[in-house]
Amino acid sequence: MKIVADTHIPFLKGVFEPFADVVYLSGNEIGKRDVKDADALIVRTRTKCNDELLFGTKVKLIASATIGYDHIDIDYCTANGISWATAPGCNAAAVQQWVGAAIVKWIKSRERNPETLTLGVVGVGNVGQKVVELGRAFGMKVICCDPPRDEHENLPDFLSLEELLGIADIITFHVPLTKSGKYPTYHMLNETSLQLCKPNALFVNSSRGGVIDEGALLTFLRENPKADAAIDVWENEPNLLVELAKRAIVATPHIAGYSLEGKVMATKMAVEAVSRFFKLGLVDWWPNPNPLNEKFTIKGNIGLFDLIQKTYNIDADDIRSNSQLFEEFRNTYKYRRDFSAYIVSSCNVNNAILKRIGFQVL
Ligand SMILES: NC(=O)c1ccc[n+]([C@@H]2O[C@H](COP(=O)([O-])OP(=O)(O)OC[C@H]3O[C@@H](n4cnc5c(N)ncnc54)[C@H](O)[C@@H]3O)[C@@H](O)[C@H]2O)c1
Ligand SMILES: O=C(O)[C@H](O)[C@H](O)COP(=O)(O)O
Repeated sequence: MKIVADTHIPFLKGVFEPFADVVYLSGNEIGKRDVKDADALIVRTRTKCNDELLFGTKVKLIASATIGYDHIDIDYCTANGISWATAPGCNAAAVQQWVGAAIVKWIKSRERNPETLTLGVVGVGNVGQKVVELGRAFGMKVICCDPPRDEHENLPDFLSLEELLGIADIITFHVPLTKSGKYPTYHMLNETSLQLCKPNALFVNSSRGGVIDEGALLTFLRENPKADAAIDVWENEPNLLVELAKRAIVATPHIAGYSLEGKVMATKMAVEAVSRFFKLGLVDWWPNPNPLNEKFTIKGNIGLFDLIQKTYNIDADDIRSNSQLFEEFRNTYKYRRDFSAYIVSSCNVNNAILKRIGFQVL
């Protein structure tokens, strides 16, 4: 058996060597010659799994250690009998932390009162639901838009995108990137839909670059000096729209999901998917030693904003001054710990609220 794996998936090396020949390559370097005789691929967002890569190979399974899967051509895989697996929810808490840190930075710099603000969450899946809890913890009014869920679950409080854009002070996107189907998300924030938005809104994108028309957003920001943007994902990664990055209040290189918890869970889910498929017996696998066993204590008289900033200094991930290092920054990232790694005591926030957004409470 042969497995080709992305060398930047942490904790993977050594796991499958007892069962297979394992070749590690940079995700964007994995090519047809490497995968021709491979049975399985273990990838991240950097490997485009399409006919160009897969045609004529013997690949039977693609396991992606990521939530998003717009890098996998699902139709091609289905038509050609290639199974695929992702890691749903693996780094949702990390994205929640990134969104929290971005919003706190904006509120402090624009001197806004959270209790007067409405948070609009577009896409209410694993990440969106955590962001809803965050908004409530901040004391904001939270409104939601998720037509696919609404259609199946009949959620009377959910709004259309147009309604949400007209009301929200903060608009945050947590949708997959889709170009077809009933509810495509490609450029869902565009020149037309931006006209519905408040001139002092904050636009937050940690989903996928193509969800927002970057040029249209830049024009809106130029025309509305009180509007802001916090952007982690870019349409042409690793290149970013430099003018948009410079105008944004937060510009990071697609690291919103990069917590140690998120990475361990992503690898765990990929390992178990490969093991299930090839019946290798790696059930409830964890890295050994498990780095998540280390926890941290935060004690003292601080409020929620300072608490979030203590767990994550989002300015340290700013890529504006050296955007050419986008991919290197990601590949050498020191994974941060998300809220679940922190045991909080005696701080000025209600324990139930802290628990709801993932902190441990003493
Ligand atoms: N920046 C990062 O590091 C990072 C990390 C994790 C995930 N992501 C991105 O975030 C996306 C969301 O992650 P998730 O775990 O919440 O996924 P999810 O599948 O759990 O939830 C996505 C939600 O979006 C909804 N949706 C689909 N089309 C929609 C539309 N047109 N309008 C409104 N809602 C729509 C779905 O119904 C679903 O509820 C992923 O697909 C991935 O692209 C980015
Ligand atoms: O979809 C996801 O899970 C995220 O976008 C993820 O954080 C991307 O990570 P990478 O492909 O760099 O591992």
